[in-house]
This record gives sequence, structure tokens and C-alpha cells, in this order.
Amino acid sequence: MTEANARPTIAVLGAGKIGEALLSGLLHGGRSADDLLFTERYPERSAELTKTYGIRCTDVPTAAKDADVLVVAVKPQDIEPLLDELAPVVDPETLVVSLCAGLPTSLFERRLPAGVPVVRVMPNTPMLVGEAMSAISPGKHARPEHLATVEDMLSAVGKVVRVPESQQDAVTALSGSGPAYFFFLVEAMIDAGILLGIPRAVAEKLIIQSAVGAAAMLVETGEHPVILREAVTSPAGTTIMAIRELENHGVRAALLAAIEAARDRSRELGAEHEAH
Ligand SMILES: NC(=O)C1=CN([C@@H]2O[C@H](COP(=O)(O)OP(=O)(O)OC[C@H]3O[C@@H](n4cnc5c(N)ncnc54)[C@H](OP(=O)(O)O)[C@@H]3O)[C@@H](O)[C@H]2O)C=CC1
Ligand SMILES: O=C(O)[C@@H]1CCC=N1
Repeated sequence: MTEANARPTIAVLGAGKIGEALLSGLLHGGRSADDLLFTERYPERSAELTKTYGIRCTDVPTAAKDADVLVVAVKPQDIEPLLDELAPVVDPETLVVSLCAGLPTSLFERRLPAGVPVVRVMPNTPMLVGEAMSAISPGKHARPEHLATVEDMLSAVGKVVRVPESQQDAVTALSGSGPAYFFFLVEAMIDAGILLGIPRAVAEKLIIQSAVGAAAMLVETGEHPVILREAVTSPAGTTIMAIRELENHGVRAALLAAIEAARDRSRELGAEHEAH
């Protein structure tokens, strides 16, 4: 890849949930299957992905030779053997992009050839439908053109922001895990519908469309969530009775504590690799 705007060949190392979401999102965003590669541990999984997306599965040395961008998408707990495999074969010019929660760019810089550019990314699974929120941070050797390449890749599957790497553990807790909190809320609200005697299919429709509508209002009006909530909350009406129960049960405090715990776990995942 020589021209600044040329499409790089991208290899996803570890095509699990987020790796598959990236491959699928890139294809939907117009990338050609010929410009994509992936590695996987089990032949059944590789065959399934190749059948679904028409993308070639390869091994780590071939990915390192053929790709301009190596996207590391294994679990943080699986990083060490992958770094052992990559270190002898990766070219110091190849851009390494890590999607791994908690792992600092310095880990990759220490274990891979000197000078290799590394960009740390925290995406999320709405990537599958082109609605990811990704935050990117450059490592020591990543230059503006590397960040531009990563931004170009990720803007095909959603929105992208740049953050200092010191904020990545917090970002992981907020938007990386964020979709899970919304799914949890939707699941609980559907249960409430069942409690009130609404058939499951109807409860699902009511709640999912309410979630879609609320998200669209946040995006399209640009209003603060407090203003939007106040517009739903009529004096002495139904909503305020529910809000009182949410406050009585400490839902706001629970969210603050939950997101802080997720941030702490991200830090812990990084610290587990400090000795290596
Ligand atoms: N899921 C999410 O919402 C998000 C995840 N992330 C990050 O993305 C990374 C992947 O997460 P997720 O997709 O959920 O995890 P998965 O376990 O679904 O995906 C990881 C995949 O990599 C495979 N794998 C492990 N080691 C190797 C190897 N050496 N070579 C090739 N393939 C390998 C795994 O195989 P096997 O199944 O056999 O272990 C698995 O298929 C994590 O680091 C996580 O922190 C970031 C943002 C959001
Ligand atoms: O749960 C996790 O560790 C990963 C990182 C962010 C979302 N999923």
C-alpha cells in the first residue's frame, strides 16, 4: 500500500465475536473480500467464516507477509502465544491494531520488532450493523498516517473518536461494554412486560422500538437526556412514579459502580501482562 488513500489489506488475527463483526462490517461497508484475511484456531470456525463471507483464512506468518494492517482480536488472556508467533514474522513497517481490552500499546512495542507502529482501539459489537463506537489511541511509533488508516477502516463500520491512551480503560467500561448494559436493560424491561401480563412478542416489540426511538431522539435532536426525560414525565403522572422507584433502588448509583468496576477490570487485564 503506497498511496495514502489506497485500500490496505487487513488481516484479523482471531475472528471471534468482535473480529467477525469487523470483517462483516467492512464487507458491508464496501471492502472487497480479496482485501481481507483472518486467522483462527479451529478449522471448523475457519470454514464457517469462509463459507459465510468468502474471506480467506490463513496462518500468522502468511497474514504478516500479505497484510498491511494486522488487527489483533484475541482475548487479552490469549495474547502471549500470539505475540510469540508474531514477533519473528512481523515487518516493523506493518501497522498493528489491537482491539484487546486493557492491553497497553507498550506491551506490543516491547514484544514486537523495534519501531513497529501500534494503534490501540476500543470498538463495540454494533460494528456488525455499521453502528460501532470506536475510540483510538496511538502508540509510541504510530504516525498521523497510521491513525488515518485506522480511522478510515473504522469509519466504514461506525463512528470513531481519538482519545489519549490513559482514557482507554474508562472507554472500555463505557462504550466497549456499553451495548451489554443496554441489552440488559431491554431484557429487564421485557420481563416487566411479562410481569404485567403482556405477551412476550408484544413486549419485545414495545420495548425494542422504544429503545430505537429514544436513541434516534438523542441523536437527531441533540438535546440533553434530562430534557428528553422531562418531556416524558408528566406532573403526577405515571413516569415519575417509575423514576421514584429507580432512584429508591439506586439504579443511578449502580451504573456508576458498575462502570467503575468494568474500568478496574480493564486495568487489571493490562497489569496481568506487565511482567512479560
Ligand atoms: N466482544 C466485544 O464486545 C468486544 C471485545 N473486544 C476485545 O476483542 C477481543 C476479542 O473479544 P471477543 O471477540 O469477544 O472474543 P472471542 O473469544 O469471541 O474471539 C477471539 C477469537 O480468537 C481466537 N483465537 C485465540 N487465540 C488465537 C490465536 N493464537 N490465533 C488465532 N485465533 C485465536 C479464539 O478462538 P477460541 O474460541 O478457540 O478461543 C476466538 O475465536 C478481546 O481482546 C476483547 O477485549 C473489544 C471490544 C468489544
Ligand atoms: O467484556 C469484555 O472484556 C470485552 C471488552 C469490551 C467489551 N467486551
